[in-house]
Amino acid sequence: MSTQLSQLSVFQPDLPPGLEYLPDFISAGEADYLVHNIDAQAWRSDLKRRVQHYGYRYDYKARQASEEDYIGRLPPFLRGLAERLAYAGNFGSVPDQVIVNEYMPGQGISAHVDCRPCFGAVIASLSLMSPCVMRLENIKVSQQTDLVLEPGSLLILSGEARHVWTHAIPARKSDMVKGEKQLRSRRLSLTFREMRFD
Ligand SMILES: O=C(O)CCC(=O)C(=O)O
Ligand SMILES: [Fe+2]
Repeated sequence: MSTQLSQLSVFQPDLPPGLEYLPDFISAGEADYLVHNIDAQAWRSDLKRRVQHYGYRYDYKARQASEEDYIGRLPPFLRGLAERLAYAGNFGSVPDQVIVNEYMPGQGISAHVDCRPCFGAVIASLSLMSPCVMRLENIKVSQQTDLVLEPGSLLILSGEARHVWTHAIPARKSDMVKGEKQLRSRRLSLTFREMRFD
């Protein structure tokens, strides 16, 4: 992919600086291929949260990374996408860690900033299957905003959006989107990051 990602991003004035939202980053065919491969790796899933780790094992509440958490190269179905993200100019190198989160209706992820010492300057999450609302909140001043994450979209967090804002997915069964109630269904997200061990 040669297009600069920033040329494709949607402008929404209340979004944090450093956030880019790219709808339709992948095609429906690519999305099906990813879901199929993720489902084939169900044995990896942590039974309670249904999280899959690739590259390095990592818990989103941990505060440091260890090289001992290495669990092998990214599998081919993720490597191509990781390379595409790197070549599109958003990462310093090819991301070497991916977490797949599964959310059934009613499930979410609490507000957090991805571990600063563990990961590099850029975080990218691809959304699959169900749309949902992400809540972003500034930790320095009282400011928050909601962003609808549509299937096939890519969210890139860097700068302030990465470091000064938390992100969360409220645990609920539906979202209000443009004044309309939208029921959630199963959602998968793939979060790409570069590990840091300093
Ligand atoms: O599911 C998402 O879109 C976000 C996941 C996330 O924030 C994380 O794994 O750190
Ligand atoms: Fe996160």
